Amino acid sequence: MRLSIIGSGYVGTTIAACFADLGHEVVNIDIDEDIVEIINDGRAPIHETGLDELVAAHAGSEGTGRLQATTDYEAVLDTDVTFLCLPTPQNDDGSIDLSIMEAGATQLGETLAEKSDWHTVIVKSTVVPGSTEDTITSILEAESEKTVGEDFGVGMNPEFLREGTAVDDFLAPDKVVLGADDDRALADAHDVFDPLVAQADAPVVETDTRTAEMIKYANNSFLAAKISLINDIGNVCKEFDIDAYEVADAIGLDDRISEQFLRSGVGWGGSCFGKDVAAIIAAASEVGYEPPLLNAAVEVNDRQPHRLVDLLADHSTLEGAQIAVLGLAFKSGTDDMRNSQAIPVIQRLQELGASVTAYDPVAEDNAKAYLDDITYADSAANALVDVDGAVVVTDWDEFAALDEEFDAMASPVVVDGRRTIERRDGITYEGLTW
Ligand SMILES: NC(=O)c1ccc[n+]([C@@H]2O[C@H](COP(=O)([O-])OP(=O)(O)OC[C@H]3O[C@@H](n4cnc5c(N)ncnc54)[C@H](O)[C@@H]3O)[C@@H](O)[C@H]2O)c1
Ligand SMILES: O=c1ccn([C@@H]2O[C@H](COP(=O)(O)OP(=O)(O)O[C@H]3O[C@H](CO)[C@@H](O)[C@H](O)[C@H]3O)[C@@H](O)[C@H]2O)c(=O)[nH]1
Repeated sequence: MRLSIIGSGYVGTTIAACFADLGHEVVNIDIDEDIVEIINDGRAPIHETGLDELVAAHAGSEGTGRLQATTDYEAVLDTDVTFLCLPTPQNDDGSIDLSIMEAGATQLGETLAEKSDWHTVIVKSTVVPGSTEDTITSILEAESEKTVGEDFGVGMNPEFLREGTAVDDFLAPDKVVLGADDDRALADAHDVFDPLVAQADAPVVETDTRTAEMIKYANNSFLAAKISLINDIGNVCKEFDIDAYEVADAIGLDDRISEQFLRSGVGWGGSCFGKDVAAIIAAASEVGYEPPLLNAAVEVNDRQPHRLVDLLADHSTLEGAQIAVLGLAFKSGTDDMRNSQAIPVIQRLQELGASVTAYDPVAEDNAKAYLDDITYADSAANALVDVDGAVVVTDWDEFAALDEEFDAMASPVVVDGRRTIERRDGITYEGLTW
């Protein structure tokens, strides 16, 4: 099929390259000329394992030609299906900010006015229930002067990929959710996903657009709440001097609980969990329901960075101290700093009078936009030299190999927020939940 994909960030570029690899003709549309140029040069505009190779295989002079990029929405006219992969950030009150989706839908609708045959639009972005029907479809109808269900179809297909493993996650999904309110849109969605579903042997969930939207929020809320629950339990374990990881290993053997997402510590960050949980809380409260468990999941998560710093303060005077922060990215395998727990950890350390030396293997450049007045080290070993304490915020493998590097610390106190460091003689070691 011929696909146009509007928005070429983490999701848009990943799915474009993967769909091209599955045999579709794909064009990425983005307002950012640099991104367009990079893709047309056969490179990936973001850091994702395996993505450079896939883009090179299908775009640029050496590629199959099945993947192209442009800033021109007119490219939609030569395609059958359009995916909207635009950002859905949060407003100050936590509610979803649909303005970028509205701008994209307006441009798309204006373009569709020129299309003479049927077209299907699929919302891939995470949007609160009702947005596809009430906001996106209304704009498309108004701008194109066409009628949904007669001239064009609309579907909703939430995405569950994780950053760092985006390509593998997209190509081997646990499920494919196809939401649509009319049969032709659903049939088009099936035609797009058939090669993936056949290759991955993935279950397909067919539903309406509002339910598809809610499935995405339920998925992320459940995972975020699961981490907060194990963090809450982990904090209890710490008070009882019990190892929360031993407890998690045991409860994870129960299939109803599962071993995944039971790593307790400094909490969740990233571009999705925070904004999505906030958006569904705000959407629920707008219709008269305050979800207590979701609010608690956020509260537990907000407390973990302070607990980490408090634990360090139990061993070291922070006023005037130099503290090493190992890891800045919101998780290992990415340079993404959005909502990283490193930000509140560092801000709290600074509030308490400490100076910070930070090290991250890939996130330093991005960190500079979020953090002020910190010194960056070029290795974990150098970050540890002469410091009065260290905290681990990101679970990078290379931190697990640290050993005699701790001997260079002025005062060898290490507080681990990710269960990454090996306990060893000669250091005072505290795990956040063990
Ligand atoms: N990042 C993830 O891991 C992930 C996973 C699942 C779902 N999602 C959801 O997918 C959506 C997109 O997220 P993302 O992380 O890919 O965003 P992103 O910020 O990485 O990329 C968005 C792209 O859209 C472009 N853009 C902005 N306005 C535009 C316009 N009017 N026309 C064309 N292009 C425009 C930007 O230049 C950017 O390249 C969000 O709703 C997000 O919640 C993200
Ligand atoms: O046991 C765990 C697992 C994760 N985390 C933290 O949780 C955050 C999110 O991790 P992860 O889910 O791996 O990364 P994301 O790329 O943010 O992916 C989530 O958000 C995406 C965007 O919506 C969804 O598509 C994915 O399904 C969902 O896992 C990170 O800070 C992790 O360190 C923990 O603290 N403990």
